[in-house]
Amino acid sequence: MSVAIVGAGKFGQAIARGFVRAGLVAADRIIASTPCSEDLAKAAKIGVRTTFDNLEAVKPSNVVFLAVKPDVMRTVLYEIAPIISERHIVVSVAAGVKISYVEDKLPVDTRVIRVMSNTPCMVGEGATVFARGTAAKDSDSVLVQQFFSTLGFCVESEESSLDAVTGVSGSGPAYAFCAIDAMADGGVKMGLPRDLALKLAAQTMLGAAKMTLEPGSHPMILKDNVGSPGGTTMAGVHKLEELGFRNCLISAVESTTVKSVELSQQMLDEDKNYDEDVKTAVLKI
Ligand SMILES: NC(=O)C1=CN([C@@H]2O[C@H](COP(=O)(O)OP(=O)(O)OC[C@H]3O[C@@H](n4cnc5c(N)ncnc54)[C@H](O)[C@@H]3O)[C@@H](O)[C@H]2O)C=CC1
Ligand SMILES: O=C(O)[C@@H]1CCC=N1
Repeated sequence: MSVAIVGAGKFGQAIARGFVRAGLVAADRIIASTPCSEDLAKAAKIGVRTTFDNLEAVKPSNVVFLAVKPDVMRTVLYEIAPIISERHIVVSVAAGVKISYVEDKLPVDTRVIRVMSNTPCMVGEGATVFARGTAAKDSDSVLVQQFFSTLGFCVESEESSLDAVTGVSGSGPAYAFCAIDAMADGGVKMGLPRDLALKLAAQTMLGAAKMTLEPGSHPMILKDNVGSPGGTTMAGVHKLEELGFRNCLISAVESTTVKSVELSQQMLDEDKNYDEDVKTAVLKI
């Protein structure tokens, strides 16, 4: 198996590092491309092969991960389309880019899978949901499941769920990092050294997440178990409620989901305008 990662930025590097770390693909079987020399140097440190040329990455590969930002997706798809064949599986990890958008720009019957994952893949604790395109086979789905299962939790779903998945787990690590940082700030405000406060905040999140993932657990029962009658915890939980903590998180997931839907629509609209501009230009000739 040979893997191309087109767009070796933060997320492209995260999955490359994850695949190598998990021993799923040897580093020299991965070739990562980006026009950014800084990103290319970071990818090279993982041990993977690197190139500025997307075609050089795609040509020898059979699994092609597209990890570019949505705004360059069209350019990249048109660039690689002439060399995509039945031997390739194209896996897009871009937020807000619909499967049909990718399929439209590649040869008919290209096997496409759309993934929404997250950066904790780097440490084997990713959360990934994927949906298959119209020509993708069961074996493609099994392969993608295998790839992302080595990087954490992974499940197949319908494409319609992926905007909400982006809201919860795609962008979710950012909310968790903000929470950890804020808890550490609180600790420092109350007199703890910064490094200890940060370690305590992160370890607490990790422990709470692990307990929540135990079979049969529910976060609100676990929360009840922390609060002793008349004790400290409920004073803190009361403050969280007073300041709208839960409301805040629900709204954050909602805003991210809405943004993902908007992004998909914006891409389809831009595509339509682009097609009309091309038609007009052709008519002028
Ligand atoms: N960062 C994250 O936590 C997650 C990101 N994603 C998705 O991954 C994709 C990449 O996001 P990031 O890694 O955060 O962005 P990034 O900006 O760090 O990486 C994008 C990379 O693509 C490169 N690039 C730009 N034009 C290119 C071209 N024509 N051909 C090849 N490479 C090109 C950039 O130079 C950069 O190296 C996005 O579509 C995003 O929605 C999905 C889930 C999580
Ligand atoms: O912010 C973004 O658009 C990407 C998608 C999910 C996480 N990062």
